[in-house]
Amino acid sequence: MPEPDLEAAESAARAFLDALGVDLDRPGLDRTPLRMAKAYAELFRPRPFTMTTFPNDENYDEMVVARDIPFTSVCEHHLLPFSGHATVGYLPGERILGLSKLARVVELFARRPQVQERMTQQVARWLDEHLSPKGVGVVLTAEHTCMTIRGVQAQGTTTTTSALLGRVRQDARTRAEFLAIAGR
Ligand SMILES: Nc1nc2c(ncn2[C@@H]2O[C@H](COP(=O)(O)OP(=O)(O)OP(=O)(O)O)[C@@H](O)[C@H]2O)c(=O)[nH]1
Ligand SMILES: [Zn+2]
Repeated sequence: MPEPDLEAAESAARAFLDALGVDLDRPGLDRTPLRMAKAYAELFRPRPFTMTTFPNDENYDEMVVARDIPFTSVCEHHLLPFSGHATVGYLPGERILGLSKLARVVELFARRPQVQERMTQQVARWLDEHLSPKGVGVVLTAEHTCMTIRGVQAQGTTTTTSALLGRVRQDARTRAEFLAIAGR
């Protein structure tokens, strides 16, 4: 991923706010275009991480589930934040994953202009490709500020999406177990 050009982003933010009639000469706002550039750069940049796996020596064959991983993403239509919680689980095959990596993968796909459905599938597919587990389950629940603070202003609405792969999708018992843990 290329380094963000903060100088160009700052002058674009300045022009954008100016076009909207925001008085940038007012004390307190003089550094706002740069802050805005940095804030979006942060929202579009996941922290790098290493993918750490361990052999599944104990042949652990039940689901591993991390619940309520908080995340903030940005809707690709309005560039307004949507945030909520992810529950991510997998049924191990030959390897198990360092637990923190489940939260890191959520961040990897949150920090970009997104739609919630795609993000849900990307997290599930990434785990499937990098870990070759017997199954994967991902449930996201989020509040989209583009539909709560503007537009339809449906305050308090949350949206839930899910992606189930392998045995978590096909095997009724595993699927029910995962969805029960995910609170659905
Ligand atoms: N499916 C999906 N839609 C999203 C997501 N985030 C935002 N949206 C929707 O994207 C749509 C964009 O619709 P448009 O009609 O082009 O935009 P708009 O005129 O600002 O629409 P309103 O929000 O209804 O005022 C809206 O319905 C948003 O609620 C998401 O993660 N998934
Ligand atoms: Zn939106």
